[in-house]
Amino acid sequence: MSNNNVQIFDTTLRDGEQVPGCKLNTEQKLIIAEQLDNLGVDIIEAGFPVSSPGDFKSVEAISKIVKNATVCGLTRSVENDIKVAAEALKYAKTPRIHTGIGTSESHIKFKFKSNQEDIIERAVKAVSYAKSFVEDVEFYAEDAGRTDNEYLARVCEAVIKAGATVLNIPDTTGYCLPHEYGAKIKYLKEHVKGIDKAILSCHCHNDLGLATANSIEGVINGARQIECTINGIGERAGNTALEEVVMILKQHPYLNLDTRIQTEMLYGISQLVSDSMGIYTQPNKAIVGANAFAHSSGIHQDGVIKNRETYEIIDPKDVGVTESAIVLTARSGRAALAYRAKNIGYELTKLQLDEIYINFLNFADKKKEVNDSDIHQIIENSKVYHEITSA
Ligand SMILES: CC(=O)SCCNC(=O)CCNC(=O)[C@H](O)C(C)(C)COP(=O)(O)OP(=O)(O)OC[C@H]1O[C@@H](n2cnc3c(N)ncnc32)[C@H](O)[C@@H]1OP(=O)(O)O
Ligand SMILES: CC(C)C(=O)C(=O)O
Repeated sequence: MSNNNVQIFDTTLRDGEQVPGCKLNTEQKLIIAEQLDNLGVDIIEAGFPVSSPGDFKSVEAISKIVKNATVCGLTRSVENDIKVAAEALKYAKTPRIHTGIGTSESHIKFKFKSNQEDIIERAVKAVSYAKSFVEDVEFYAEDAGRTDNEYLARVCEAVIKAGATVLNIPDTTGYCLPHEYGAKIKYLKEHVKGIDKAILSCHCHNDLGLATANSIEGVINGARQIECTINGIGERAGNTALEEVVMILKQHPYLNLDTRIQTEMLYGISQLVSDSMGIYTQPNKAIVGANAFAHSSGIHQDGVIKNRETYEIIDPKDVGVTESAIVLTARSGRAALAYRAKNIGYELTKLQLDEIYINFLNFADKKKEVNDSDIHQIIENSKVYHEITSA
């Protein structure tokens, strides 16, 4: 793996599956896992095996069918969780156990009623135990976003010594600002002994809408794995959206960071996840939303018709969207009307267009969105169209 490669760790089937209302059965999870593997994700977090017999079965079944990606199971720093995860992952070609514990003051005090030294001891014990089953052990310091950097560095150092191959630095509560999260990663790179033996990973939540920005700051500052989900789904306000971080790295080549993702599959897999989970994707969602490549105001439409790049920074085909849409509304101008009319076979002269445009605006004010059959009717009902065409 080159030093410029950012590993994509997909947690749609674990953190994404924690979404209230999510309805995914094992069959559907298998279809999604297969598509994630084809998409080129490096790691698929398939579930939390100890949590239920159904989740165990799903992780085991996914382990059997995934061909390329590492398959990962989540655990607490609890022996039985780790043992059960190892069992569920036993058919995976490359298994990973993801274990960890909360490290922030609030987690240590309120969740564990414990102290910092005891937490380090539990973390080390968990990593060592996981290591007795698999080579690849990822450690998460839950709520690292609100954990003091000096203590976090001590935790990281201890778990690297115990054999952790990946250090996950989650902003569990989505609290950090991008410069703070980036500085945290930089601090760990500079202060943790043995850090070169492990990969730093970003796992950012979206409570303040900053998950994507924080993950990007993380990789700019030295992390080389991003944990993310399709459509950004996940606990509460969700996780970093896979399609967003992948396209940011692709569209900003000067960052010199790349992924193995087949970006033309992004739209299809977004639809698959949304349909299978029964979780609707907002139309204005970056990259995969229904309006991400739709233009509905006249000035934009005129620009896009002249040259797509005036209002699009991504070629829709690069993410699997066939073409941009020119949506006709009362905010559209003549360029858009002429373009859509031409698409259905009407070459309008300037005079015809000016006349038909007036009728179009009156119609659009009432109906809001004007479709092909409306355009056809507006044109056919226009006196000037027939006069000029027959002249
Ligand atoms: C930030 C995240 O997304 S973490 C992943 C969240 N996902 C999930 O929680 C889904 C899977 N979880 C489950 O199925 C269940 O919560 C289980 C099986 C893990 C545990 O169930 P229960 O034994 O009934 O415990 P419950 O959920 O009520 O409480 C969690 C317990 O785990 C402890 N715990 C929480 N995190 C950790 C950890 N990383 N390491 C060790 N112990 C932990 C808590 O302190 C609490 O223990 P306590 O009862 O001694 O206070
Ligand atoms: C379990 C960890 C990785 C997590 O989901 C979080 O901290 O948000």
